[in-house]
Amino acid sequence: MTDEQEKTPAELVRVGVFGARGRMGIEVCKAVDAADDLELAASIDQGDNRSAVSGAHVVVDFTTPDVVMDNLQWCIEQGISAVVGTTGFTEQRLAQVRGWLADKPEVGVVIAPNFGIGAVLMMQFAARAARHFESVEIIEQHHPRKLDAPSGTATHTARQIAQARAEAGLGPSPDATKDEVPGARGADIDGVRVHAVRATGLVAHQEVLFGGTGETLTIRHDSYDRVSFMPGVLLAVRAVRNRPGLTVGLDALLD
Ligand SMILES: NC(=O)c1ccc[n+]([C@@H]2O[C@H](COP(=O)([O-])OP(=O)(O)OC[C@H]3O[C@@H](n4cnc5c(N)ncnc54)[C@H](O)[C@@H]3O)[C@@H](O)[C@H]2O)c1
Ligand SMILES: O=C(O)C1=N[C@H](C(=O)O)CCC1
Repeated sequence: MTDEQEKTPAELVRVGVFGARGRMGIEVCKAVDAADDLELAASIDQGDNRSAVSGAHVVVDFTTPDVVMDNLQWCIEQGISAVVGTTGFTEQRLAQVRGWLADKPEVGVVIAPNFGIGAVLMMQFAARAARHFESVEIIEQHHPRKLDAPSGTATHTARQIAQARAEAGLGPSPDATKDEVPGARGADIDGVRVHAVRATGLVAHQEVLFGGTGETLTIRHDSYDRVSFMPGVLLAVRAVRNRPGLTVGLDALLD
């Protein structure tokens, strides 16, 4: 018997995809199909019966903020681990997910506002820089079919920056604006201004602009193609069953 014959074939991870006919879902189905260790168990979109994924080990959800919570509750109840890229996760929603998981301690859920490895690093670098600069603003740019603004990535980045500034004892960024056309100064996320641009030709881009005396620092990330999110999605798919409970962001998986 050769070495090859002696090896027990590793179990394929069966993956279900929610939002399978969407921009991200199509890429996820292709990426799962192309991976030797994964099997596309079911692809579900609006109107399909989601019980087709009952035999899956992991569900990947790229749907919309208004349906994702119902999908996630269903997966957890079925004992299926989930990788979620859909945006719209507030602290309240995350607490709700933790509550559902408390009854199913074997189930893992990874929720990440951005699966791009470069985007994760951009957020980490921005959080690291935050304590050193008086001023900070975020400019996110996306395709015009995006439903939410600001982006999940920008909201997550702003929260991390706000936390780092608070820990460093920094107050609000200086701003003398007295007379403002509504919206001109962007959205206020935990005290950080976020500007959302939508234009044809864009995919997903973000700049974090820091200002200090006599200098600025710009940290920028660009996703030019949705394939950029796939290494992060597959990383989470492979890891999620070994991470019971809720993991927010990809940081812990990259480390
Ligand atoms: N985390 C990340 O890295 C990342 C990257 C890109 C997009 N996103 C987010 O992912 C989400 C999807 O983005 P998109 O560009 O693919 O959007 P999209 O509109 O192209 O796709 C969403 C899909 O979900 C389907 N859908 C709606 N309700 C459903 C239901 N109940 N069950 C199953 N499918 C349902 C829609 O029919 C559609 O095909 C958005 O929230 C977006 O912000 C996250
Ligand atoms: O295309 C989208 O929609 C994206 N959404 C995420 C966000 O809101 O941050 C990630 C980038 C792409």
